[in-house]
Amino acid sequence: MFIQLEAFCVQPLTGREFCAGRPLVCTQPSRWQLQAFSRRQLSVRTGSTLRMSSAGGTVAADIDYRSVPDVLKEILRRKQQEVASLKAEVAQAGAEHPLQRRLDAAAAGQIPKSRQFSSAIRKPKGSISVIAEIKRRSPSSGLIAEIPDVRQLSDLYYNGGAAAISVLTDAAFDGTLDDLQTVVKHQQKFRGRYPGPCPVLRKDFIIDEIQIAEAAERGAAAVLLIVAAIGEAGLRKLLEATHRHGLEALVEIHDEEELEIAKAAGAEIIGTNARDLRTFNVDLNRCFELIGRYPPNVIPVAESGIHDVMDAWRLRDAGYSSILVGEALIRAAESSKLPSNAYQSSFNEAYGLLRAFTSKGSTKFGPISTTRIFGKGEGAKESLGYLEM
Ligand SMILES: O=P(O)(O)OC[C@@H](O)[C@@H](O)c1c[nH]c2ccccc12
Repeated sequence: MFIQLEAFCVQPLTGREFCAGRPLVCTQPSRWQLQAFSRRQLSVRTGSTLRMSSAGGTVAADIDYRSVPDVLKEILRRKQQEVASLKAEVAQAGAEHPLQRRLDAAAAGQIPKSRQFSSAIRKPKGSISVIAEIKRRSPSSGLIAEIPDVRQLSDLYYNGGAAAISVLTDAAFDGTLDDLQTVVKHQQKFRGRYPGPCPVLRKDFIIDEIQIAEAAERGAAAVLLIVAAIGEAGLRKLLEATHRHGLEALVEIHDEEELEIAKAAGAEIIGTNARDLRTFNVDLNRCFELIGRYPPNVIPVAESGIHDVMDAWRLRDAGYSSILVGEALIRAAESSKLPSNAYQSSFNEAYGLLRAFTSKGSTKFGPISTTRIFGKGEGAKESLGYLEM
């Protein structure tokens, strides 16, 4: 049996950014994506109601939470195989392999530490920087955009005022290390300008030093270390390795316990991920709850589920120094089809969104004009795709 999923707008939506959320555009949601819809309280965010109907009747959102897969576990299993084959390849090539040379140089303490990433994203209270992400696909959203040329998007991010660029290099997100290297190289054209090239973050599931060597080899300035994936001992080890390789780490946490682990390990940049990587549910409130527990010397970053300018300003007012945004920017960039070189242009909605995120607006008065407005009428209906039962 197929169930059709629809979202009904019960209030007019005022701007495209307010309906850029995944539920309105996702096709063929799986069972656990549905769970994400209901948890994220679509109705609160957009004034829409999630309804499921089949053959005219309404079906209750009856979701079996036990069938929700642990997405992170699945990814980590694959990651272990990838790392094992990379290590075998390096071992076979011996001391001449570029990664082996890098590992040796790091072990000998020959690599100076760069502060590029932290200097770019650190902001005084009252301002916020954006780490703009290049993300083609995600396990929860499916395909977001093909992004045939990451160079154009990285130009757009630089021109829009992004402080840094995050590049997903994992296969589940259709990302590669070549993407990362291309962005690093292409950003070099901004050398000598103010600000200089955006430093690049390798966004992946790092479980071994060799992946840090790989990131450094391709020109990354920072790597993501996920506490939920590597635990306390793993974090200490990999944080040290990151510094040995001259890089910085964005340490990702999701709850109080993980924050304590990050603090104890001496993390300098800590990101609260509003998305639970085990289930992919997004709850931005996590960021507001945890900011009070950050130590004063750490750079606080809010990650995931940031869709509009009000999210950004509220996070800024709560004390975040930086926000990491992927899907909302990609969708905005892709939706601007005109003019033909829209990626270069300030007509691009992603450009407007980026500028608005970092502008000095106030949550009290709200945005006056951020990007071009695409109004949606009251009672508009969007299809969410079909679910096979
Ligand atoms: O696309 P969003 O909702 O703006 O989220 C971006 C980023 O936070 C997300 O891609 C992310 C955060 N932590 C991760 C760890 C692995 C893969 C992806 C992620």
